[in-house]
Amino acid sequence: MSPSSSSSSSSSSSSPPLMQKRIDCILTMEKDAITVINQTHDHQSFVRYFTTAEPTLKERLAQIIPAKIEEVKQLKAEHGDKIIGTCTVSQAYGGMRSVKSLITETSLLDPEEGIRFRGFTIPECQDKLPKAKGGQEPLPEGILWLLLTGEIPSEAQVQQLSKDLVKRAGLPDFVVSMIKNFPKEMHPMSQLSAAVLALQTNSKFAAAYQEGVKKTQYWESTLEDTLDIVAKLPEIAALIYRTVYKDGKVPAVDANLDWAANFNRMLGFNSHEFDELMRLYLTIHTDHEGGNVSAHATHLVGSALSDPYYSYAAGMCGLAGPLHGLANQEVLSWTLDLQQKIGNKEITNDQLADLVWEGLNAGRVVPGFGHAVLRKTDPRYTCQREFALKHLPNDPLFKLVSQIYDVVPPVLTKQGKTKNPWPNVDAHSGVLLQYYGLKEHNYYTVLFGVSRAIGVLSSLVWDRILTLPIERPKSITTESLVKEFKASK
Ligand SMILES: CC(=O)SCCNC(=O)CCNC(=O)[C@H](O)C(C)(C)COP(=O)(O)OP(=O)(O)OC[C@H]1O[C@@H](n2cnc3c(N)ncnc32)[C@H](O)[C@@H]1OP(=O)(O)O
Ligand SMILES: O=C([O-])CC(=O)C(=O)O
Repeated sequence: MSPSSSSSSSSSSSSPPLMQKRIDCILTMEKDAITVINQTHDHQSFVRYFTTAEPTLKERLAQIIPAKIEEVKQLKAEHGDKIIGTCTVSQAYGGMRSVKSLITETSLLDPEEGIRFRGFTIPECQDKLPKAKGGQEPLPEGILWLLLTGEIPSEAQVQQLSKDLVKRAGLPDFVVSMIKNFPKEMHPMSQLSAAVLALQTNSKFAAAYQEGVKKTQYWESTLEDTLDIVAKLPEIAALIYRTVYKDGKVPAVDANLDWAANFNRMLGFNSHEFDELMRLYLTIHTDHEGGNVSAHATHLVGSALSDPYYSYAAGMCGLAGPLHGLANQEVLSWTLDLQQKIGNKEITNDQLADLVWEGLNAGRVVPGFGHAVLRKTDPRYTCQREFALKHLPNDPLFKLVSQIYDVVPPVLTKQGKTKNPWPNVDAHSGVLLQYYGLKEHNYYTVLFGVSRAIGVLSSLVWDRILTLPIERPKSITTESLVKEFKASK
């Protein structure tokens, strides 16, 4: 709590209880101030703390961290030897599905209910997170704050964070010319990862590490890198888009716009309705607990104390796979292909099912369906469907996507292989982007990647706060397993 809000007691009486209250309040403020100085090593923060109503993101984190570190210390001391998961031979060969072995603070996935960001479902986030003026969808800056602190931010905190991101925007010339000189046929995801790696020269964590900063302070420069990367990503992503598909020009960041609206202007779109979609899109794609490929890759590379630029670029290489983030590109190609086969006529569900079977019988997966954890329709699919029902109910491609939703789950169930026949997030994003004129599907995973930065890097900040060690699970050979089981017969 800030001092201005904590010291608002009446001045009329000076009875002992009130006096005691004031003394307690001053003592609390003093304690908070010492925490702020100890954690941020920044006397500016101390001055700001006593002169403004809202702590910055870094200051709020500094206040939260000591209790969380204490909680983890106590948990390890009291329950360090308890078993939270096992791993069978099948799980070791089967992609470690459902083996509980990672700590990720930012979100938790339930197979039936879907994702909760720091305990909040998607509808709760849509309800509680601050919105743009006149808007109804959450601002992604809000979820960045939520994932980092575990707290729903106030409007003022989000505005302050938005302004901070604007200040951090801007790319070095060599990164701009590098992107402009990439061959046009280089996949946008390769361009994104390469551009982020080039920016690594800016890493504040790498510089601090070289200077010998203490382990307990690693999180500060990791947070700085996180905010820098999040601030610079819209321009990187927009420059890739404008160079590959348009005129190569990107306007400067506008200090009066939020992060998502700025991104849209840079991409070349100027529609308030599309801004709303972008805010929702960039919020819901941020995080999906720690075991998905992009989050796990970021965490793994970060565990070697590779800086956030290296770690996030590694995550993006994973997101670029067709079984993970690239599925959203695949979905749109597949849906447009179906639309072309169908032509202008109406098609029955049975006829559509026959077309789905054609792909399955040729050994292909139905993109956008199935999930490694989820066993119900992904709530990220549902909220995008609700957006479509509200804003584009009569769009022909949306109608086809809706018909696919009716047809594919029974087909996959009949095929009997997939554990989850329901759609995931990727089954719906492309149709919305098409509607607002962003038609280049090869580019779609870059949008996913811009959003995912918020989740995986917030998580990396917590890896450093908790001083998690290098990740190094034990691997075994088939030969060693065969020997082991022979011996135990
Ligand atoms: C943001 C995201 O990453 S969401 C996921 C995006 N990816 C996709 O949409 C691609 C299509 N879906 C899939 O390939 C899978 O469902 C995955 C990769 C998401 C999950 O994989 P798994 O956990 O291994 O799924 P599951 O245990 O259900 O797989 C069992 C079998 O069903 C198959 N299967 C799963 N989903 C599908 C699908 N959509 N279409 C056809 N077959 C499928 C698997 O290929 C596997 O077949 P196999 O035994 O011949 O190897
Ligand atoms: O959770 C997963 O494995 C994949 C996914 O949906 C995501 O990363 O968003």
